[in-house]
Amino acid sequence: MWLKNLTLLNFKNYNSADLIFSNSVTAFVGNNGAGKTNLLDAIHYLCLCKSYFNPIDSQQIKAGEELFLVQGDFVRDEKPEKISCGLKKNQKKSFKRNKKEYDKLADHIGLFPVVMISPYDINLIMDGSEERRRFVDNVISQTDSRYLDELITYNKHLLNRNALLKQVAATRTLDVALLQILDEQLVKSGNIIFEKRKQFLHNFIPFFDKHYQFLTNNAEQVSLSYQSQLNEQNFETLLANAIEKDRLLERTTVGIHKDELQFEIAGMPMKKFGSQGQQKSFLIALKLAQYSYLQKFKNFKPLLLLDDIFDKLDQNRIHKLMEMVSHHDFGQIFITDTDKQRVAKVFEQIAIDVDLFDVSEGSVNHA
Ligand SMILES: Nc1ncnc2c1ncn2[C@@H]1O[C@H](COP(=O)(O)OP(=O)(O)OP(=O)(O)O)[C@@H](O)[C@H]1O
Repeated sequence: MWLKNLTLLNFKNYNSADLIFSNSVTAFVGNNGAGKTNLLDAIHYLCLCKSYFNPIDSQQIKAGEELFLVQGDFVRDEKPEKISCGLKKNQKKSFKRNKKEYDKLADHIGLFPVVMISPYDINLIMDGSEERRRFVDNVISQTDSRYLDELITYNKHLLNRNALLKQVAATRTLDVALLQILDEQLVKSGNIIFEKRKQFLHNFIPFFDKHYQFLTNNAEQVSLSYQSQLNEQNFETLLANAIEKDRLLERTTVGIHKDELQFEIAGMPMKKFGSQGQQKSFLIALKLAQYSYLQKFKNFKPLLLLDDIFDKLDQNRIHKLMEMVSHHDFGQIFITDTDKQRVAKVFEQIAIDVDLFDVSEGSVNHA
C-alpha cells in the first residue's frame, strides 16, 4: 500500500498544495514552522480520519478560511483508491472512498495503516493513562474493525451509567432495574474490549521486546504490561462492589476505561526512572512494534511517518533506524527535517534514493 499523491486546500498553513510521491522515501525539508509536520499530519488524516496532533478538526482549517480539503490517491492491493476528506466550519466532516461517502468513519480505519514517530510521542510516557489507552485503541482499531464499534458502544453505555448516577444523587432514588440494564450493557462490551486488549498485548509485547533489544543491544531491562481491574475480578463483581463509591462520586469508577499500559525500567516506572535516552528508545521500540504488529495482521506494510527524527534522536538510534530502512524493513516512508544536506547524506550512506521537497511558509516544491 502506498500514497501516490496528495492534494491540500486550506489545510493548516497551506492554501493549496499538489504533490506527487514515489513508493520509497520522501523527505520534506525546511525551516522550523515551515509546515513540514503539517504534511505528515495531512497524510495521517487521510489514513485515520483525524490529526495525529490535534483532536479538534476545525482547527485544521487554515486560519481565516471556511473549509479544508485533503485528498490522496493510494495504491492498495494493486488497485487505485481515492480518499478525500473535507470539513466546512460548523459542519460534519465528509470522508469519501472512491467518491462514495462512508456511512461511518470507523469503516475507514485500518484500510490504510499508518505509524507516526514524532517528538510528541513523549506524551505517551509523561501523560495520564488515557494517552496509553488511546495508543492501544489506535493499534487494535487498525486491525480489528469490530473493536472501534465496541469501544464507541462502551463509551455510550458509560455515559448513560454516569448520567444515571448523577440523577440518583440529585433525586436520592435509585432505579435498580435501570441500573441493572445499564450494567449488563457495560459488562457485555467491557468484556469484549478487555479480551481484545489482552490478546493484543500478548501479540504485541514480543515485537516490542525484539525492537527494544535491537535498538539498545540489550542495554537495560524494560517491560510493557497490561493492567486492568478485570484481571483481578470479573466486571459484574467489580461494579457491584463499587456501587456505593460510584454513587458517592457520581461516576463509574471501575471498568476498562481505567485500564493502564504500564511502562517500566528495571522494575521502576519509566516516567520517573528512565533517562531521556532510555525513554526515547522505549518510544521508538513501541512505534516499531506497532509497525510490525500492523504489518503482520494486515499482511502489508503500513506507511511510516518520521517527524524530525534526525534532530531529536542521537546517532546510535538513527543508525539503527537507518539499518532497518536499508534492509527494506519498511514500505513507503515520509520524513521531515530542517537540514537538506543531512537527509541527503544519511540516505546516500545507505544507498537509498530519497525524494526531496522544499517546504517554506506553507508552500512546498519538489527540490
Ligand atoms: N489552522 C491553521 N491555520 C494557519 N496556520 C496553521 C494552522 N495550524 C497550524 N498552522 C501553522 O503551521 C505552522 C507549523 O507547521 P509545522 O508544525 O508543520 O512546522 P514544521 O515545518 O514541522 O516545523 P518544525 O521544524 O519546527 O517542527 C505554524 O506556523 C502554525 O502556526
